[in-house]
Amino acid sequence: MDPRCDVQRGGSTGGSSGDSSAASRRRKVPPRPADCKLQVIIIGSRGVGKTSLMERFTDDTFCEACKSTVGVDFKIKTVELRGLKIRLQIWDTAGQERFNSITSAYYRGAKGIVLVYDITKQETFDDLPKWMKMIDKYASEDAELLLVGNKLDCEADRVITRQQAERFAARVSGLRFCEASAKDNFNVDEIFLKLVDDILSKMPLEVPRRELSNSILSLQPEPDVPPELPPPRMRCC
Ligand SMILES: Nc1nc2c(ncn2[C@@H]2O[C@H](COP(=O)(O)OP(=O)(O)OP(=O)(O)O)[C@@H](O)[C@H]2O)c(=O)[nH]1
Repeated sequence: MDPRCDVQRGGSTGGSSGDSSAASRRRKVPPRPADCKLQVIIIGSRGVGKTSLMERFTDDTFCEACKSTVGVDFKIKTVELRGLKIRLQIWDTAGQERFNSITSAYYRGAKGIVLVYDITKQETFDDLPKWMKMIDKYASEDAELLLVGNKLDCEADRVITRQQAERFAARVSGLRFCEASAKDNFNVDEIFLKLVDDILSKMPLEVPRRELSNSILSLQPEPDVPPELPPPRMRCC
């Protein structure tokens, strides 16, 4: 069994009474509310690894035999960038065409779109113009776009060269490109954080513009707090 399928969670409850009272004191500190909420959507053909990328980013897990997504699913992760605490909602869509009428409804609210293909499957790359049409039709014009060639760990089975994908991306205004591996956890945080950073850079925020590498303060799992948070302090979403 792949040990990476195990979810590692801290917080053992087996400590002494002194430890548990210290833990309960720690729990009473309310988490700082999010400044901003952002939605990002992941699209692409069936089996390219959309769910795997989302789960690697949000839970640091990888499943060798995931079930195909039905309709849409989502996960939330709080990240800190540019001095802001951002509640990132990631929508994972089904790649099967029969769900397009459901998934297309989620494009409009997305500030960022991750379009994924599988570097080992020609048809998933050939499908990209079809996904671009979906973006043109349903997404907001100012949504940030990122093309991701996933399964980089399968280099021996690669059929789409990096240059081919770069050429495709160069033809679409504003489409950035990178390769990643959900399995090996390569470039996964970078995908989402770069996208969020690009989104923030376009927003009229009164925060200093800093380089991405200097502005990642921390990555945190979503805290166990009720979803209703005080209104954001910044007018960013
Ligand atoms: N080798 C390798 N396999 C991967 C990677 N990412 C995903 N997979 C595998 O590819 C298969 C499909 O992954 P999913 O994440 O379910 O793909 P999806 O795009 O969400 O699929 P749909 O929900 O059907 O659209 C699974 O067997 C994953 O284990 C990767 O980076 N490398």
